Amino acid sequence: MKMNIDFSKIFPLENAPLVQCITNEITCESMANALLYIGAKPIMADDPREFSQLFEKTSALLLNLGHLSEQRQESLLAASSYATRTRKPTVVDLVGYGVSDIRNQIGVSLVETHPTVVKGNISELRHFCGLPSQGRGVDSSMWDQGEDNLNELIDALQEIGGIYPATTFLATGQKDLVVNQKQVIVLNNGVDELDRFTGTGDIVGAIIAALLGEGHGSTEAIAGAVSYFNICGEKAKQLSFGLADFRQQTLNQLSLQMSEKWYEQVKGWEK
Ligand SMILES: Nc1ncnc2c1ncn2[C@@H]1O[C@H](COP(=O)(O)OP(=O)(O)O)[C@@H](O)[C@H]1O
Ligand SMILES: Cc1ncsc1CCOP(=O)(O)O
Ligand SMILES: [Mg+2]
Repeated sequence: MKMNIDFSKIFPLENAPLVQCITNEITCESMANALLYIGAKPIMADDPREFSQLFEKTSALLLNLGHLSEQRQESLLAASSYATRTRKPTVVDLVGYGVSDIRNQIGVSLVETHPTVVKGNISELRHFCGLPSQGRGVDSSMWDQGEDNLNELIDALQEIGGIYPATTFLATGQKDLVVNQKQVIVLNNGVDELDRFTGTGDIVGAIIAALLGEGHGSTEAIAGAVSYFNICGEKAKQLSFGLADFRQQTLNQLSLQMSEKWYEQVKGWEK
């Protein structure tokens, strides 16, 4: 079935949404700049002492599990409870879920606050759903992405959707799964090279938060962010030579594609 989403309305951002990111040091700068490239505003702030004032100013919150420490755990959990109290649109990125018990415990604590969006790559979300997963660290495995495995994950996410009715789940990979209690959407843009530089999933999480902060619904924000980012990658592949060049070009396209008819290239369907 055709997706009931008007992708031509995703961009431009009219309100320069301010996105607070509590995230990892590895991709932090890429995320901040990616937000600026699409017309949003980033603030990477994780000191709970400023949350009461900061939350009055922000449009959305991104919580990224990537690089853990006791202090980061405190920041993530404090921000998560502020977001609940202030009903702040929130994206939780389960980076590396499955790697360790402590990471899993923190991830579950964040999901249990019923955030707007919970994302991860297919291997991370298979771990989260208790399914066998071949993920390596923070990277997905193609072994987890066959048709049967995708359908198995969709079923598991729909079941979990019953426990978290306010949350929409995104599992990214060669195909991307968007699942909540009411809908299952499969997205199919992008190129393999998007799995070959660090931060692609993190950047998608930041863009989703920006689109939520702009006022888009969760399904529109997710499908819009994933499709837009992946179409930037498709264009970058045509213009680049080598992975470092491809990374640069993908980021570059974030500011360019929105003035093109990118939305005519969106591939996906509602199951
Ligand atoms: N093989 C692929 N083909 C097309 N798009 C891909 C592929 N792998 C990843 N992507 C895209 O790259 C982005 C990051 O996905 P992924 O690599 O699964 O996340 P992470 O970086 O968190 O592991 C998503 O938008 C996803 O659709
Ligand atoms: C390499 C690495 N290690 C901890 S976080 C991180 C970046 C993960 O980024 P992404 O989830 O977008 O691949
Ligand atoms: Mg990731």
